[in-house]
Amino acid sequence: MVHCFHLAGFPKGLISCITGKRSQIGDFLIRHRGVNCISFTGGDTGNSISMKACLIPLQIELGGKDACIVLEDADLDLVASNIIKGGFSYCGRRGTAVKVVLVMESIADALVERVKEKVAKLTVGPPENDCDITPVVSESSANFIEDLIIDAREKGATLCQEYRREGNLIWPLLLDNVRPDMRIAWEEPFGPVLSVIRINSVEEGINHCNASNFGLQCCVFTKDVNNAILISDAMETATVQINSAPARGLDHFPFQGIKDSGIGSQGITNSINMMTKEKTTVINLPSPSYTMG
Ligand SMILES: NC(=O)C1=CN([C@@H]2O[C@H](COP(=O)(O)OP(=O)(O)OC[C@H]3O[C@@H](n4cnc5c(N)ncnc54)[C@H](OP(=O)(O)O)[C@@H]3O)[C@@H](O)[C@H]2O)C=CC1
Ligand SMILES: O=C(O)[C@H](O)COP(=O)(O)O
Repeated sequence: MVHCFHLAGFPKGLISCITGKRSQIGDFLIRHRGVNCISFTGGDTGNSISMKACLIPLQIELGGKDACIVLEDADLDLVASNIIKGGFSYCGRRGTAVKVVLVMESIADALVERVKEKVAKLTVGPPENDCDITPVVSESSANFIEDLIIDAREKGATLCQEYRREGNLIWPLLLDNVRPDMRIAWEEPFGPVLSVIRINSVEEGINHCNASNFGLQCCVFTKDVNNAILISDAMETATVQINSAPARGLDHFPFQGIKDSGIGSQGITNSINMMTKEKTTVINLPSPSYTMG
């Protein structure tokens, strides 16, 4: 990454990349007096960083439980493609991944069938084989995902595929008939597991999203753009995508989370502003040169 900056003409020594554990360098750096600004991406570790950083300007992008609200007039082929892209690309390990689908009951069967057909085509295996679904990052992450699946299964969720795991490799799984009493309705698996909650009104979908402690992004699928804007206004997420999966987007777009999803905003302008401190010089002339009053 640093090499790319050098190729782009940045002087050597201006940008450094240091890797290491939180206990070795992370906590040292965020408390160091020479640090003027912190930008962090991660999960709920952001809370402790925020407390340790004290008065250092902070921009953090944290977890999300991005919802996909599907209304009766939606184009179901478009929705199914976006659910696959949004829920399973990078193995579901994106802050902005679709993590719960809230679909109107009357079209839920048709949508679930379309998504199941696409899930069956995802390739599973090692990254060297360029598979769609690859092992999650650690055993603890795989165990966490498995716990969410077991909890949902015990409470009555429908597993649309057979649950399969080998080491840290978890096969893609769609969980239908998820209900609010299941952990997976609220927690982010950060893996290839996607929940479907069937709803009977738009309000039910909006209320579920707004009850989440996260507020990163969500998406709404409908052909009625007026309705989409009304729903967008009601959503307590920092970004709402209409008829497309959540995504960071182009870099001149603002990118941010509210509630437990972050502080501040990224994007070219916002990042430059955040990393810039204003300085004021006031010249006091021997005689006042302005009109009083
Ligand atoms: N909003 C967004 O744009 C995005 C959000 N995410 C979110 O990130 C989470 C998953 O990512 P993951 O990396 O596993 O997140 P974690 O919060 O689990 O990991 C955080 C990482 O940050 C390190 N860390 C913790 N404290 C410090 C510190 N003081 N200084 C420097 N590094 C520190 C940790 O190091 P150590 O291992 O040594 O403890 C660890 O490697 C999910 O919740 C996901 O939604 C992911 C991508 C984008
Ligand atoms: O991992 C993430 O969520 C990224 O920060 C957002 O980027 P993406 O939506 O372009 O993947």
